[in-house]
Amino acid sequence: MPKEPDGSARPDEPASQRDTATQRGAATEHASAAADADPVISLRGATASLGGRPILRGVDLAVGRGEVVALLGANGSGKSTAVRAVVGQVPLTGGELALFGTPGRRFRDWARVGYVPQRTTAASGVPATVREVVSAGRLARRRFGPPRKADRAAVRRALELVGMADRARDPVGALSGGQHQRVLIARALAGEPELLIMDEPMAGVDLASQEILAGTLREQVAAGTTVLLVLHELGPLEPLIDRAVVLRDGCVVHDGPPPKAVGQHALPGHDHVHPHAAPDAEPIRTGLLT
Ligand SMILES: Nc1ncnc2c1ncn2[C@@H]1O[C@H](COP(=O)(O)OP(=O)(O)OP(=O)(O)O)[C@@H](O)[C@H]1O
Repeated sequence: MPKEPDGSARPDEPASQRDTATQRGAATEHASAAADADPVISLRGATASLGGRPILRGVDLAVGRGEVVALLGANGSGKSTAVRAVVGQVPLTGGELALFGTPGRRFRDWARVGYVPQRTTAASGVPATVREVVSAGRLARRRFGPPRKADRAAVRRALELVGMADRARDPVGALSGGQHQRVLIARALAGEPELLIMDEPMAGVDLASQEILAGTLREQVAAGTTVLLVLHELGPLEPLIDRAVVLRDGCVVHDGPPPKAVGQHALPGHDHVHPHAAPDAEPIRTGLLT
């Protein structure tokens, strides 16, 4: 059925076809309203193992459209494994994953997802320029055709957002760790994702650059991007965080408001009152991030 770009039926169609088109338009609207109501990320009872050892032990994690959720927890609690499961890099041994309402095993729309992995030095051996690495983040949108004007503009804008436009021609091997991290973030932003998943984006990034990245993220959030961040402490991102999910030993021990002054709470041995405890109940001390 021919449609105008806005999805409405063309006026030269027979009335019966127009009716069908209108009905179909309404159905599409319903479908998209239903899709909007679905969490962008839904992990339910997720279990996963690495090297034969159970790492995720029944994780429930839902991130709604436009939400900014921080995934917190001590070293080894399973944060990276959880986000790698979300992006399909770690298979679930049990439970369910859905992205944008589609079961993980059927999800193919990866252009909607930007992922910044935990920092590695692997890319520094790659003989590519900063612009080439960032352009790679645009491939899914380009569908492997040649870059168009919009693609080049998105790459340029992503480089500007992380303050690396003046380094576009430099080899990535010549960058510092923090600069490299900013390039990886630009790579994810170049795809203009609806869902941005970042694993410790501030690790190894100096304070000035952290502020730049926080500003970048603020813009993304204002534009409606859904964000899941693995963090050790909220730092300059704190004002952006809607909700915190804390893992310990592969289980969720907190899902609610971000723990206050998490920087101090992150110190080993610091206890935290569980937010779901009834007001008159004996406080449950979880030691959230330890
Ligand atoms: N490829 C692997 N093979 C076996 N075990 C692994 C592998 N990758 C991670 N692990 C183990 O899984 C556990 C969870 O690791 P994960 O990286 O998810 O934790 P994390 O919470 O992200 O930690 P950190 O804060 O240190 O990044 C750790 O005990 C780790 O040793």
